[in-house]
Amino acid sequence: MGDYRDYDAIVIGAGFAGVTAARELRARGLRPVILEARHRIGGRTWTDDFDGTMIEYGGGWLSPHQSLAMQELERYGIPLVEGMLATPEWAVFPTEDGLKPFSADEALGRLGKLLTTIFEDSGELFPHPEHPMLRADLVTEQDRLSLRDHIDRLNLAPRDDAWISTLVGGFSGGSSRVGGYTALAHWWAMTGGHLEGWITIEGQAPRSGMSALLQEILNDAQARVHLNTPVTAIADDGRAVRVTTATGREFSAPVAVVAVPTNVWRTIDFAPGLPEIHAEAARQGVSVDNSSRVWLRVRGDFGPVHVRDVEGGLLTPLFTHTVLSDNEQLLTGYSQNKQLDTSRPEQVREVLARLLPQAELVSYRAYDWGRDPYALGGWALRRTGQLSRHLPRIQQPHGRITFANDGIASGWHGFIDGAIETGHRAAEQAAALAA
Ligand SMILES: Cc1cc2nc3c(=O)[nH]c(=O)nc-3n(C[C@H](O)[C@H](O)[C@H](O)COP(=O)(O)OP(=O)(O)OC[C@H]3O[C@@H](n4cnc5c(N)ncnc54)[C@H](O)[C@@H]3O)c2cc1C
Repeated sequence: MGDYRDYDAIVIGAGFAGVTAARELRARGLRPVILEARHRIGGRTWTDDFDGTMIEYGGGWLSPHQSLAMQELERYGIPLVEGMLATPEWAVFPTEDGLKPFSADEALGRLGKLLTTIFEDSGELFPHPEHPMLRADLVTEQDRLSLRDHIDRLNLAPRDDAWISTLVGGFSGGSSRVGGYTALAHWWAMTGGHLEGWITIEGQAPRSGMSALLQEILNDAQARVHLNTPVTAIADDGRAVRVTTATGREFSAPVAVVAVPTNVWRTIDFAPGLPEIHAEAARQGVSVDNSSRVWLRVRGDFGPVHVRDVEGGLLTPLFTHTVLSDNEQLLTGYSQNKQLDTSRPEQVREVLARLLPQAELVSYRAYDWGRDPYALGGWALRRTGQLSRHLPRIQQPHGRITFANDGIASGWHGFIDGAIETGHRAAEQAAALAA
């Protein structure tokens, strides 16, 4: 049995969902202990330093439309800094004849119009987006469509189709065939159903970085955190939950909050086994399978840029984060294509040369979430059919176990705000079970 009896709730996972759950358990009079697989807290958020510049390998932006995250910033007196992304002066976008330069106004303006067009029904589907199944009748029908299916029915001109596909394909794991149409339509509704809101998803961040915000929440949880403690099995005998770690150590408490990503549930041995819907989500995956975040310090005589390769490209989008000096920039990019191996500098150099031949690579940093066994993917993005099949059942406790992660959020599914939402819910459920 556990060595420490100074806890009465076990939280598994120290990302935003788990740490919020721990703080909220403490607020309800329970004493949480946190078991975290990695050597650090934060999960899919990770603030680091790259040659003196603060970078985020995972979740880095917060929007004023994300009310739970905003409450956290307010609570801890952390300002949200706007304009953290350099404004692009030009763009590189795919055409019938390969990648071509455009003015930023032309390319990004067109993309904005296309987004507005493809999501114009989202207000009807999600009149109160924090309750995504309110119009279950409409949502269930539209949930049969992938993003690709939805774009196909709009009969866009080939270039428009290519541009919007690369954008939504990027959010949906590299292919617009994976993500459900309702998933991005819901994001659109959460930002107020207009482009101005959507744009706020990127470019604003807590001044001190995401890890510092999480640390504030953790301080309030007053929880002991066991790092380097991967959980391998969770057994619930109806009276207590027994949690076993990779080294065979056991922790036992009246309740447990499982705050690891949905994609990771399949690596843990649950007894009794997960309910059907949870098992299905774990099998299918909810987070995008492959997701690397890349930071490139480059040299070259060009202004801030926004680059989009074709859908499924090796590094798309790629854009200027900071102009460091007259001829140096810090670019940041995302990849959902597992063919990109960021541990191979020559491949990174080749990809950059194709996208932006005028840029000379000085150095880079990257993190591949798809290859990380404790993430098994990037942000959550519901696949076709998952919203209507899984919500709200996937949010329910399983015996004395409750669940929290960004993939099961009602509101900001796939975002830090969503992780916080589920941390609140899981703590409330766990406290009720422990009473
Ligand atoms: C590249 C990238 C960019 C993103 N950009 C944004 C953004 O700009 N804004 C935004 O809001 N969101 C963004 N996100 C999404 C955001 O990072 C996530 O939604 C959020 O961090 C999820 O929090 P979580 O607590 O649900 O899961 P996680 O952060 O994954 O936390 C789960 C924790 O469980 C631990 N764990 C896993 N398995 C075990 C185990 N067996 N035993 C013990 N512990 C275990 C993990 O180590 C981890 O610490 C991004 C994500 C990625 C990958």
